[in-house]
Amino acid sequence: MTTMPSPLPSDHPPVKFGRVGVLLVNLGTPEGTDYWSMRRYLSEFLSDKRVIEWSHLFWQPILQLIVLSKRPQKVGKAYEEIWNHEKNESFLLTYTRNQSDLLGAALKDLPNVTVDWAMRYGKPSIQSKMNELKDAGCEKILVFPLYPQYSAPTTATVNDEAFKALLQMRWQPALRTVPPYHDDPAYIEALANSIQAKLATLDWEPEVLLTSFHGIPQSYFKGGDPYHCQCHKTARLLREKLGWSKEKLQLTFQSRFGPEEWLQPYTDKTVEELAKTGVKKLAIINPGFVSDCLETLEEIAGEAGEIFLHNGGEKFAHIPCLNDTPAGMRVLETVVRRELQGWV
Ligand SMILES: C=CC1=C(C)c2cc3[nH]c(cc4nc(cc5[nH]c(cc1n2)c(C)c5CCC(=O)O)C(CCC(=O)O)=C4C)c(C)c3C=C
Ligand SMILES: [Fe+2]
Ligand SMILES: [Fe+2]
Repeated sequence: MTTMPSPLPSDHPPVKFGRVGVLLVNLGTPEGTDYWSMRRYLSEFLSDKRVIEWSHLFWQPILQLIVLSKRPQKVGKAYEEIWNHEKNESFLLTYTRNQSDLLGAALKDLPNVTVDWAMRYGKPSIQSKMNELKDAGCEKILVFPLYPQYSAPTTATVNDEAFKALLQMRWQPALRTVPPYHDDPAYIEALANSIQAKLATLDWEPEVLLTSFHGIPQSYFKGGDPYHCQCHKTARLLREKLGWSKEKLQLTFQSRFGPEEWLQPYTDKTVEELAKTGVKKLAIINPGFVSDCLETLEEIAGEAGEIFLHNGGEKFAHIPCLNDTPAGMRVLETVVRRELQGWV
């Protein structure tokens, strides 16, 4: 960082300036798989009005008294199965930290840039990292919500929180947010290559590949959230890149929560139907997740695979997320270099 040329007047507060921060932000993580860690995490997550849009007056009693009495145990057990026991943390945290370290190393030619990471729910918080970057002399901060497709419950809530952090600051940094990159050629190419690489390790070819995206309630889509369209565009571009038919590469939505209707077709129902109608070989990829997490490892690699095999399917493969692989890092680096233009 640069410091003010000395001598500063003796009564002048110390000043650090001249740096640019890049803050990668993913969804969040519980600190452990026990009841109270899970409860704290789910309570923060599900109290976010960008996630559950019902009025607090109606929702909080249901959340605190009903949902959070049982769900923490159930979800804690699921987390336990996919926990990174070596580091005693979730894989989402492991991958996000690695992505930050690797991106920092990849941007070594930009010595004024500092890369760091935060979580929207749990720790480290966006506010704490925004303060750290500012204290380290970052006058400009690029916030990167780690979601290729924009949605209000993910991208917007990260951006809200980053701008909220500025409320506390006398000398605010300039803030930029990374736009969705659902149709970026580098992203589509990395996905296509990851599919081809995984298929090359199998001694069978899938009849169908599902691109399974996290769902959102239909009402959010009808209210103007562009997420549905961006998922469809990613799937179309991937299909075109691979030269596959609409029957071979299909799009579904997973991880329904609550009583509302969510975006369709649902992944679990589609997997069951495919197996029952005679599809024997199935693969699933999760293009909307930058890193593997509960929703990909447990719900898809675990549960969806079981549904397929129990209903007559014979071969199942889950294609991992891009995570901290060189191909995944190339995507993040491409997006960050583009969005830093004019600042470095
Ligand atoms: C109404 C509730 C939810 C909406 C809307 C929602 C949107 C949404 N979520 C992701 C990405 C992730 N979600 C994850 C877990 C998760 N999601 C919800 C609810 C909603 N998500 C819950 C309750 C949970 C926790 C698990 C559970 O209780 O079932 C995760 C995994 C986090 C991890 O630590 O592994 C991710 C990632 C997207 C992309 C999205 C909208 C597009
Ligand atoms: Fe979710
Ligand atoms: Fe659409």
